[in-house]
Amino acid sequence: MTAAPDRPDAARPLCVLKFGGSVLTAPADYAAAGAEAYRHVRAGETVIIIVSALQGETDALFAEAEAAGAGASAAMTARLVRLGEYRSAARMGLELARLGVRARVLDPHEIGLEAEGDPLDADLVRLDRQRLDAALEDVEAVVLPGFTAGHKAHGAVTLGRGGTDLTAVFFAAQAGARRVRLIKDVDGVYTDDPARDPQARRYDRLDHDAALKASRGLIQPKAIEAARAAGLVIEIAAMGAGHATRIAPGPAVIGADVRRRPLRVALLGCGAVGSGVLDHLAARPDLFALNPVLVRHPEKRSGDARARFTREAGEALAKRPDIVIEAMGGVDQPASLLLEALAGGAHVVTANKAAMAARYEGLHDAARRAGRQLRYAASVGGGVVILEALERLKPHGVAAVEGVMNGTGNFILSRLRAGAAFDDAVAEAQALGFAEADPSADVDGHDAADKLSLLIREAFGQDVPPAAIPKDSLRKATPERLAGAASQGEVFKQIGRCALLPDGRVEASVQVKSVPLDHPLAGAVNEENRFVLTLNDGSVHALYGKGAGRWPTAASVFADVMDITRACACDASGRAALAASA
Ligand SMILES: NC(=O)C1=CN([C@@H]2O[C@H](COP(=O)(O)OP(=O)(O)OC[C@H]3O[C@@H](n4cnc5c(N)ncnc54)[C@H](O)[C@@H]3O)[C@@H](O)[C@H]2O)C=CC1
Ligand SMILES: N[C@@H](CC=O)C(=O)O
Repeated sequence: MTAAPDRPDAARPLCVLKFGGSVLTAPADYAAAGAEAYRHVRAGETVIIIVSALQGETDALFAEAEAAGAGASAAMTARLVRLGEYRSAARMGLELARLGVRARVLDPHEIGLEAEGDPLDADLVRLDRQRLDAALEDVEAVVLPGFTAGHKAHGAVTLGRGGTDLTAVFFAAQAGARRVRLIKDVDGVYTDDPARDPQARRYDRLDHDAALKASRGLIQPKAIEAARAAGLVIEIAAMGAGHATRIAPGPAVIGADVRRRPLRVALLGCGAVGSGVLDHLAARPDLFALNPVLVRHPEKRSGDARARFTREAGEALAKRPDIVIEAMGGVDQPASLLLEALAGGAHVVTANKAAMAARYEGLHDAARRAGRQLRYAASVGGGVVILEALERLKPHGVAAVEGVMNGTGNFILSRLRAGAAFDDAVAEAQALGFAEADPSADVDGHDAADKLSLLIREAFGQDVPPAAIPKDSLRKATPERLAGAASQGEVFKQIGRCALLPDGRVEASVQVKSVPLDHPLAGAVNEENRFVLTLNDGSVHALYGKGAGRWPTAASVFADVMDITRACACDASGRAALAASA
């Protein structure tokens, strides 16, 4: 979802995440693993994802090998039992594609990953760093099957039970990763198994020797030894958690108790975006208790077991929710519900650029007054982390922002280019969940103007309302004009642009115009968004990815929700307040 093609991707720190069978228990778990990976991508990291097989699959493969006479050949057994990891890597790759994270799935031989020793308990010895660097170059994530590697004599081997931990540590050491995080179904290493002993205490830190004793099957011992040899700190963490146990030299430190009640969440709207968010929320009953979800037609939801539904805003906002998520669309009603939510002490997450652009100051004032968070990452760029990038780059001084910032508009132009009729292209964008409830917002540039107005607020701190931004309609791209542009080697794009003028004013427009094929925005296809940020020092930063659609947008909304969740601690009254450290 992000990238800076003009900056070497090596400038993005590397993070290795390992998802084991304790968290990949069923196919639905890849969505949560994808959300976890997205969290690191959005923080500006490039992620190497190492996966285990789904829970139970390796056992089933060993049983299959046993039934087929495994004793006859350890090498043949290894070839069979590694297949669960290959399948899992492909599933993870599919999930990342759905989210719009630019990712590549690699087989071990593609990067020269080799092991030596016993075919069922081999040790990793080398990988081809140049090939790994090349594979990482233009993506935000690579996915690899853990537990297996190539072998000079046997062709392919496995690394012993729990060997995915070893793969993760080996990659972190070889690639110079900033962190290696082993994601487990517990939030760290405890003094005893917390499932058996509720009094067990979680370590914040313990050294490699203590980890070897305390981890009791939680971490593969070979992985701990490999980390020690490489001088690497391993983090053991749960999915979505902010805290972790760090395995690092030094005295053991027992951590604070972070077990807390689930946060009460109100979800307003359950259409294209809201339904994706509901999937994420419903998968974490340990973290979230859901109020009835606000929709227009609850009677049509009888088959949806994920939640109760209501048409009454009062019911949706009952019991003083800790977090209110708005995915309804519109301006007046969502804005007044969000003001009510903030005044009632809730943190707020919205995907609604129309309401944010129209009520920017009122909503921010209310959040400030209440001391609550107001987050809206998904409102511009869908899954593309443009607002986060602006926040990071703003201190350097922003000169201009230009972009294809309406996925529907770009999708329609792509379909028109392929010969579709205008109304058919609009209907297709609606069916795919890209378009606004009233698609003229996309067609006539209002949605892009809402986003531009928000970008101007964030980049220049100025109030340029959407109504003040001149906008072209996509209907300008007639078949004749499209054909004329194509004959000149150009392509039509809907481009939003804002720039700071020498007198301190901001100029802004949404134009539908043809650009040469080598223009930085020309390559955007279908619902893709692209942004080019120019800083005062002349440096140019590009971002691109899926700008509309259920899964990329829901991942962005959910990432905001998880950021708030991590920052929350329950105060004495049981309300979720921001922790002092947040
Ligand atoms: N669809 C997309 O790709 C993206 C959408 N967004 C924004 O997310 C928000 C939601 O968009 P979609 O999910 O596409 O819309 P949608 O039309 O698919 O869903 C809207 C949901 O809100 C409910 N709703 C709307 N008004 C209501 C009311 N007055 N009372 C009760 N329920 C009501 C509807 O029943 C429906 O469940 C909008 O603000 C949109 O601009 C942001 C980024 C991407
Ligand atoms: N309708 C919007 C949805 C995302 O913001 C678009 O197509 O870009």
